[in-house]
Amino acid sequence: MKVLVVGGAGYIGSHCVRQLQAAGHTPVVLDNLVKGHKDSIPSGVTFYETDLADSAQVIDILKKEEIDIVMHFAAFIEVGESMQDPLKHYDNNVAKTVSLLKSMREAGVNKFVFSSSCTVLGEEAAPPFTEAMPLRPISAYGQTKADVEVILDYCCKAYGMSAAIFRYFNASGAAVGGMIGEDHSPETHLIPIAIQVALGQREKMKVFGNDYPTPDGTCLRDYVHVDDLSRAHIAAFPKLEEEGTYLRYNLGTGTPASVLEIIKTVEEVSGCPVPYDLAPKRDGDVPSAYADSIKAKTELGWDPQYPTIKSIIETAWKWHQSHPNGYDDK
Ligand SMILES: O=c1ccn([C@@H]2O[C@H](COP(=O)(O)OP(=O)(O)O[C@H]3O[C@H](CO)[C@@H](O)[C@H](O)[C@H]3O)[C@@H](O)[C@H]2O)c(=O)[nH]1
Repeated sequence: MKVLVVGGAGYIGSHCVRQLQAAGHTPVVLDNLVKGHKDSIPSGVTFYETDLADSAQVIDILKKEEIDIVMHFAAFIEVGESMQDPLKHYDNNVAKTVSLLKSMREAGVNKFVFSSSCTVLGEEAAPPFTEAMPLRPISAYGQTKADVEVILDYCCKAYGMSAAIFRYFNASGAAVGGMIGEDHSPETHLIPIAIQVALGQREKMKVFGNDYPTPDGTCLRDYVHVDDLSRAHIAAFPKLEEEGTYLRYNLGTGTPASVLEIIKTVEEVSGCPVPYDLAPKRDGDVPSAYADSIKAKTELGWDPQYPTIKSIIETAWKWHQSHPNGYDDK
């Protein structure tokens, strides 16, 4: 299949590009490089530095490259930012996605794979989260993902489009070769921050809250390897052959880890101390979020290759150790 990877120079998109190649598909990358890194694109892969809302260019690329499937990873993901500047998130995550879908219709491409998030579910949802739970996001970011899920449902019914939606839990880790990895600016994610402390780039880190109703009082999350996420997306391709297909899958290991467990595992893997201070709870954090991924396992034959948090952190450590300044270390 010829696959247009929108946001293919970002963290998850760039891993998916390599998994597509490994599975014998031909990825074409479209990225405006606002968040993505050009150096994450493998040599030999066709790359368009284009904004997904530039309809004339996108239609031209879809036609010229004879694209079969569009995978859409380009989104703003910071929950806090979405609450301070919701229109920025609605514009990038919803309006630009609508523009991309319109371009696809114009070019006659009707298969779509979309990155969603477990944040489309509400605070009242009790883990493990299933696909059947109602959409009740509590942030503008989560609402943008929920909105696109609903828009796609209508598009599949109205236009015979077929769509597979994947709700990620905590994407983490790095490709096994150590050439690409997680590099956000500014960094807010737990595993990269703990690794930066282990590397001595930060003196200490903060643990946001230790009186949650969890075994050690810190938040529980479901960390899932980025290559495992990518493989699930590709496993859905055959299902998109049927017009009007609309699928939603949770992707997580189903085994949660606490903030303190993550810090301990980073210490174990790196052999370096990770000192921390306790800090107040972070706005918008739910105590516990982990997946029921039975649907992806049974329907797609999804079989995560990194079932433990240690195996995931080992790959992240390798990337950060060899690229302490991310893609700035070429
Ligand atoms: O310095 C830090 C950073 C994080 N945490 C905690 O670690 C856990 C995980 O935090 P983080 O890595 O930021 O992930 P989430 O907040 O669970 O966010 C995930 O889910 C969000 C909504 O989908 C996405 O925006 C993020 O990219 C994705 O990682 C949370 O309990 C945080 O409070 C700390 O205690 N200290």
